[in-house]
Amino acid sequence: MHSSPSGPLVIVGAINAYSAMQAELAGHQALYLSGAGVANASYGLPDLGITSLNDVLEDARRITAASDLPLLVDVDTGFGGAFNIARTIREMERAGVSAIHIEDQVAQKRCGHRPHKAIVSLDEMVDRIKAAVDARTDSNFTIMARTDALAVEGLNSAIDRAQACVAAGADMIFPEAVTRLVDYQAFCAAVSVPVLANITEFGQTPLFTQTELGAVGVAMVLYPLSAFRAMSQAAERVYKELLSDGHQRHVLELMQTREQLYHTLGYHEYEAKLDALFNAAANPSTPLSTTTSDTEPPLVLAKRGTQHD
Ligand SMILES: C[C@](O)(C(=O)O)[C@H](CC(=O)O)C(=O)O
Ligand SMILES: [Mg+2]
Repeated sequence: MHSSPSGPLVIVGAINAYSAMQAELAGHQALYLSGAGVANASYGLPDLGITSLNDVLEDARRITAASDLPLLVDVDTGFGGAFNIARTIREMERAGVSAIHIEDQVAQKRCGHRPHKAIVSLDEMVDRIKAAVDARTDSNFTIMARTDALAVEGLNSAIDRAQACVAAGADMIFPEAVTRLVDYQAFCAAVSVPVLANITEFGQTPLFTQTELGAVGVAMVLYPLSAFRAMSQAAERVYKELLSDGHQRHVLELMQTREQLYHTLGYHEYEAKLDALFNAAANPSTPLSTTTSDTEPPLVLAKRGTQHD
């Protein structure tokens, strides 16, 4: 993942495969799988370190199968000790993920924008980074260190941690819950690697613009749950109004049309392919045809166990 010369790289959360396709179609260049998003949307759970590696992997695989854009995945605290972290890295590589971020909260983690966070020692965080870097087999796979220390121990401690993580091999730094542009500037000046700003809504960080963040040296701006929050709000209105109004006429403007859906999915291309297959099968001169009469279904599309002899 690289920042563009025109400003910070924008990384957008994709809650599922379809959202990833929508983001790609809108012109985005990098995707994010949010740990909170996996917990909330896929499991109906809060972002408190309840989900497992496999839960996150399953969603990651669905997204990498649907879009070729680089995917940054939130692996929380790495899902265990050094060997678990190594396994996390290898599995993420295998799933076609481009980058992960791993944080210095205790395993019993919280959302980065909530009070009462606790962090592990600097040494333990450095060990997490070393384990991740050591496990990497693809040199292009990016390991981003996230520190939650700012809210817990203050700026100096957070910068110390960022520098220690870079020394241990982290490729990028994610300072969490930053409240001032000057603090982003301090992080960017203190480390030689790209710094990410997490501009999540309704949290501790003001909604700084990409221009403001770029001006203080931020290389990447993350919107982890923006689309998910909008989808959720729209869904809530639809669910309520179907009961209160007895119809959906007033919420149609919140909905994507069938045509927009099909455009995003490439539905018509799939259908054309299917038509071509059937047409080819109906024509005995084509190699696809294995049927004995025009009325029988082609063998290639027949259900298992229903094939004709
Ligand atoms: C980035 C984050 O880790 C996530 O899981 O998406 C969350 C986002 C949020 O809760 O708004 C975090 O900042 O902790
Ligand atoms: Mg998270």
